[in-house]
Amino acid sequence: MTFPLRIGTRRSKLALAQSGMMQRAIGRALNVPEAEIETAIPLVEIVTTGDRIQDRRLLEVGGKALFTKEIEEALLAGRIDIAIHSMKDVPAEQPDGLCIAAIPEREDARDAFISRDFDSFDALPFGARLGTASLRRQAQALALRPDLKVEMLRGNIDTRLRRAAEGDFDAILLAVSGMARLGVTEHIREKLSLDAFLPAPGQGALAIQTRAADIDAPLNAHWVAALNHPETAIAVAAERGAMTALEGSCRTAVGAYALIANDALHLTTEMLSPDGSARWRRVGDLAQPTEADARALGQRLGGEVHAWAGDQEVDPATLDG
Ligand SMILES: NCc1[nH]cc(CCC(=O)O)c1CC(=O)O
Repeated sequence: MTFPLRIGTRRSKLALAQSGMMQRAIGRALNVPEAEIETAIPLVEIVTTGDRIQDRRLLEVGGKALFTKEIEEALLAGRIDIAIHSMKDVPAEQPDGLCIAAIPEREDARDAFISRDFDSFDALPFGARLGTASLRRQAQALALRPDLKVEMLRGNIDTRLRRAAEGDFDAILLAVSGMARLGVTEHIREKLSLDAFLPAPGQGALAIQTRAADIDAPLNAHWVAALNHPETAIAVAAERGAMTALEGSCRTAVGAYALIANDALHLTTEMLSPDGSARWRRVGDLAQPTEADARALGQRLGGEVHAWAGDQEVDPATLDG
């Protein structure tokens, strides 16, 4: 592979921010002068099916893959060379011919509490209205506060922030990482604990996807080595191992978070009933893990949670708060 290295990106502000960050990082790794970045590593905008659908029927028509399908087709057809995704939105399996070449260092993995009127989650009054489209956030919030009224909130981050500012909800929850990449962290009232709001698998991490056949080309090997963050890649492997075993989807409330401290991997994974009244959680550790070890630990713990919790998938028709 040679220049130009074309980066395919969705058109949302978040996708453009993430792709722009990675465009600059790849440019630095390859010593591309600032003035030449736009021609050497251009951004190519691609509209995905997921971007066109803004209502809850999204859940019924195909979930996560809707945001990646057209981009993956462009990679396979050779119209682009690189794609940047939120790891959280990447399905468990890569299509034939594609791979995740690098996983850069993770941003803050926590969820953020956003509210016009209240300082913290604990300060919400009885029966307060909480906006979220995430079954995981719904279940985790209800586990702490069964009195809350959870209501569907879709749309991009700006839309959600505007609706919170207008008082359509007493509070909303968003990933800290997405807000940080958009430069809107001033709206965060509280960063929620990793324990109470165990994040979605891969939350806060990015995935850099390429054609598998091109990964060892010298130009690629260079930026891949510079951008891949092994600790993040190992933690994400554990979380996604758990996700696979839990058959996690947007119809199940599933969380997984791993970190490496003192050369050991610590993984927590859980499933909740949609109303938060039941919670099945497992934790595990592994010294000096490889990515394969981490994935295996995730699969084992996720499998235990799955066997214990049973099938918690909800009918999307009922997923309305
Ligand atoms: N499901 C939507 C989505 N996909 C990725 C992010 C940003 C967070 C991330 O990079 O993990 C968000 C928004 C959110 O959850 O608030």
